[in-house]
Amino acid sequence: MDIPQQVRLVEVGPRDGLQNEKQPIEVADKVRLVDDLTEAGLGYIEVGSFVSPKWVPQMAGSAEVFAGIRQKPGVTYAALAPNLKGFEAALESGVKEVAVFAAASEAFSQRNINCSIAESLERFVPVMDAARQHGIRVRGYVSCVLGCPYDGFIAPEQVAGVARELHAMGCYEVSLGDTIGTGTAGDTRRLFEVVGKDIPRDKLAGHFHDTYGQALANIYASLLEGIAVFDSSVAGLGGCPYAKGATGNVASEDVLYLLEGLGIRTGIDMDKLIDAGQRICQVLGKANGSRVARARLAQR
Ligand SMILES: CC(C)(COP(=O)([O-])OP(=O)([O-])OC[C@H]1O[C@@H](n2cnc3c(N)ncnc32)[C@H](O)[C@@H]1OP(=O)([O-])[O-])[C@@H](O)C(=O)NCCC(=O)NCCSC(=O)C[C@@](C)(O)CC(=O)[O-]
Repeated sequence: MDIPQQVRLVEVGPRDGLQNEKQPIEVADKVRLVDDLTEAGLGYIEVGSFVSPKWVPQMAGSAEVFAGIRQKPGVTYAALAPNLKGFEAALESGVKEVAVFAAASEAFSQRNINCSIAESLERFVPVMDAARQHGIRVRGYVSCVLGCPYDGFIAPEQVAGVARELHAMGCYEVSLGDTIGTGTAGDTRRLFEVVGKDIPRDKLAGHFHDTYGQALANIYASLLEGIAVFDSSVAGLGGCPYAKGATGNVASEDVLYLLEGLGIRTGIDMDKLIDAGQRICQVLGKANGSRVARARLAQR
């Protein structure tokens, strides 16, 4: 299979990247991050989450963030919504696209959203109905597709079952998440071979955490399987509150460098992306998790 020449990046830094930060982050800093990412040319930015503030306190200000950002026409600004309550809050904030999130592992589903996989899928049905009514597009996530922090090995067929349900209920795209970053390129190819039997590959996305340093290899393996949408996080921000030791998502700058090396154009400005990542790292007092950003910053 030829490598896709059109690749879309879904920037999850403001949501997946920040959700696990323990220190308070000012709404103004979150707004600035989203605006900087818009300025860098990202076409899709996951801005926040309408989840329970008791479960993920850092996302509590998502409505304020939506109210503060400058939305550029043609750019998608999305949010997570785990249930109808979250969907309604997103709608009130003017959100035009939401994402529901399930898991391929029962234990992770319980820890993350306090219900079984089957219950979570039932919970999404009214969200999908309401979304249809309001003309809101819904993306689906499946977590733990290449391993679970509690259940260990997850069979690709199990992932395929959950992904199929999300696709059948109307998710226009299903993002497969290697939440704990243990997957290898071989695992990734097998995963997409299996899931790709049920769902067209242009309806699938890859979401790789870089805990074991395999994310870029897994993205390349996904490209070889015809996958053309990848979630990434500026400066490699992130971690998952329910997956101990999980590091950030693959860094957007590093994915962009990989794609540019393959001759794939995305319209994203590398320098502006690096600036956006470096600025939020300074706010957080953290080292930049992008190898490309570190190298380029050292050369400046
Ligand atoms: C799903 C629930 C809400 C169930 O949580 P629950 O406690 O079972 O919910 P409940 O329906 O029993 O309600 C309990 C309380 O929460 C409130 N509540 C209920 N829903 C909402 C809502 N939407 N927004 C705000 N508040 C809400 C509700 O109103 C009530 O308030 P009280 O009466 O006690 O004051 C909870 O478990 C939750 O919010 N979980 C979110 C976990 C999360 O955000 N995890 C991170 C995102 S997933 C991820 O990072 C993985 C991904 C996507 O990146 C891919 C990958 O890498 O794998």
